[in-house]
Amino acid sequence: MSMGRFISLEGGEGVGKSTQAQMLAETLRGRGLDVLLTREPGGTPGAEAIRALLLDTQFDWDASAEALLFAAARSDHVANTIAPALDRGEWVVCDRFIDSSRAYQAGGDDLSDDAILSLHTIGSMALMPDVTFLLHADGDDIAARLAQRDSDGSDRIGGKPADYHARVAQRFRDLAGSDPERFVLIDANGPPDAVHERIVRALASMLGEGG
Ligand SMILES: Nc1ncnc2c1ncn2[C@@H]1O[C@H](COP(=O)(O)OP(=O)(O)O)[C@@H](O)[C@H]1O
Ligand SMILES: Cc1cn([C@H]2C[C@H](O)[C@@H](COP(=O)(O)OP(=O)(O)O)O2)c(=O)[nH]c1=O
Repeated sequence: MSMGRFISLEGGEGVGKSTQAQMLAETLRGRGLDVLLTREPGGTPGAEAIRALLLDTQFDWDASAEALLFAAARSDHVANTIAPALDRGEWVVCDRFIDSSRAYQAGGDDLSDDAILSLHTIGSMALMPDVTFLLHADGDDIAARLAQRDSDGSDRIGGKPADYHARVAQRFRDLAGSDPERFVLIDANGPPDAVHERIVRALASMLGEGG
């Protein structure tokens, strides 16, 4: 039985993370692996409840309260869902993880990366993914996808101004550049199948299974 791996998918809103996380989980299951597909913020009843608080436009969390809430949600998710699955030898595919906090709460707002990582140490034993796919796609395509998906309005964070999201995108790129052992940049343009193919190929080479 092979050892479990922890894979996260990251990137801005609408780039296709959820779609690709599902496709990846399905492919891995097709290879006979036990796979846990999960997401952040969320993945446990408690963390899903915190998610609702975080995304509700009636609240105006400041940057530090927001970072603490994400860290609290992640703590519950790691303790009760992710770590037990990894202990059982399962593969975990997670739609967003710690790098979202580093990109949004530190990059978009101005908390330090060290502060975010300290919260992660306190909350989640500083658990890091084995592989992180950072999806990126052309802005115009994404705007069209989001307009369709979020026709009833965007959530509290998705609705932040364009300059905030530009800082988030830049921080994601910087994080990926600073840790090429863990991150793989994935071109998320084109149909879902083509993107999936890129991810599967990259995973094989990250895990040393050849091209
Ligand atoms: N490769 C793709 N091409 C076109 N539309 C896509 C593609 N991947 C996802 N979508 C659609 O775009 C929207 C956002 O995708 P989603 O997977 O929810 O992104 P994310 O999880 O990154 O926000 C959804 O409506 C989804 O069906
Ligand atoms: C996990 C996480 C998400 N977020 C934000 C990103 C999204 O705007 C929002 C909800 O995540 P998500 O539902 O994944 O958004 P989308 O499908 O639109 O990409 O929470 C953070 O700001 N910090 C975090 O640590």
